[in-house]
Amino acid sequence: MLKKIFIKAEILTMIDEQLMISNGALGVEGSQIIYVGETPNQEVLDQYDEIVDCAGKAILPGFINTHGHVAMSLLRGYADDLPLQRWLEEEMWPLEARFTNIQVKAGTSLSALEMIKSGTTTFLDMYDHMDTVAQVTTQAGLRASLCRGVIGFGSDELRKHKLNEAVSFATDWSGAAEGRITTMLSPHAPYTCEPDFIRQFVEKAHELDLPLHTHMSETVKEVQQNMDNYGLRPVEHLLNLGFFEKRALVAHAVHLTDSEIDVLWEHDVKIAHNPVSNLKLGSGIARIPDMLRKGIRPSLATDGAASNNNLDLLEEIRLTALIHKGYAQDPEVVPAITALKMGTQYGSEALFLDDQVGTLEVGKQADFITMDLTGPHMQPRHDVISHIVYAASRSDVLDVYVDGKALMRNRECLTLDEERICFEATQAFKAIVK
Ligand SMILES: CSC[C@H]1O[C@@H](n2cnc3c(O)ncnc32)[C@H](O)[C@@H]1O
Ligand SMILES: [Zn+2]
Repeated sequence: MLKKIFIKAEILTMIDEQLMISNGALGVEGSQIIYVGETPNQEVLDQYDEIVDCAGKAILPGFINTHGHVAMSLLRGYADDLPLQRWLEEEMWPLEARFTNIQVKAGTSLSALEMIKSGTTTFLDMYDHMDTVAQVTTQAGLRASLCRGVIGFGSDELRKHKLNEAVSFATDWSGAAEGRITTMLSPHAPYTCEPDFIRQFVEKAHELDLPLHTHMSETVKEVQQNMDNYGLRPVEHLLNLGFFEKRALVAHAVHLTDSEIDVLWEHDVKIAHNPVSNLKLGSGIARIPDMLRKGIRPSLATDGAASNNNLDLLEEIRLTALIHKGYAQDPEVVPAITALKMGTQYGSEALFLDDQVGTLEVGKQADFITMDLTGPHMQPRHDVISHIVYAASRSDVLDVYVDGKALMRNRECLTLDEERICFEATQAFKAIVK
């Protein structure tokens, strides 16, 4: 028999495409939501095994972080204040070349802990040593879309080996961790993978019915380089390679023309907007208001903690609600509710998981968080969505559930050993830096 939990709180639900907060309750059976609504009578309540009283808390869908490199938390603060290409070529790639499973396990565990503590229930990771990332994800209890990111430099033989590794990983781990792990295929970027190589990823993705993921149009320099090398801007380049024919998610999409936005819309390409990372690397500000006007539903992401420097999705939600208003000199362009949807519902669409998570609805997986509404910064409580977006911080996240299983209760992480993970992260970093 599956355990039935009933949670009473202020609850954030979808009503006619609108996120609404109301006083209510969430019923969970096993890993699924079986009830959303008003508190039922005692007879119904008696059928539940556990009643959790969350008075003074809001329940909302867990945050969904749609692009990152979780093991890079090990390099947090290591090389700040550099532009993308110098940061990658002179600082990140030389150090990442020293990463073994030890560093990836330590960095991924550190990030899993940080994500749980800040309310993220699903994340995407593009990296190397992905078996280790998948093992840590399983242990942490998180949901993830995982892909072996491939940089196509080196010999034909090396490229072939990396593509095979990416495919094996994607097929071996798809549906693992009781369905919490899904996979994608991911050439790193058009500037690190030649067209023929990208085409091989596209063919494999179509053959295996897997989504594709890549970095695209992050900097002006990269767009110019693409024009110099191939005579095309990145969107048309990837379009010609068949990248957008089926399911595709691109990270960044900062530098787009009007017609490129049209192409992405026409092909239903999903976008991972990384506002903090784009600001920190001086890459620019993506045209989110124009995308929203067109009907694109961009999701939110942190990128790796080395270019952010944290994995706090609530910060991305808040910044998204603020920066585009300032840049457009128009406070109506990204309302609070839209920013919150970008961090939850649109995130589930970007990872092709919207039939499972992203909103609190009967039949979906029970991935949800609770947030404390009792602090002074959350009063008076007349607009909870406004408070969550503009006033709350990650330490207001109290409980985190994935598949109906508690990963954190009252800020205590139940699946990971916080002290050990912080200690091991420092040790693993010291082992690769002289
Ligand atoms: C091949 S694994 C992923 C690869 O991506 C690098 N990376 C981290 N942040 C960014 C970014 O903003 N743009 C492009 N590439 C990035 C990371 O260092 C790994 O090598
Ligand atoms: Zn990235």
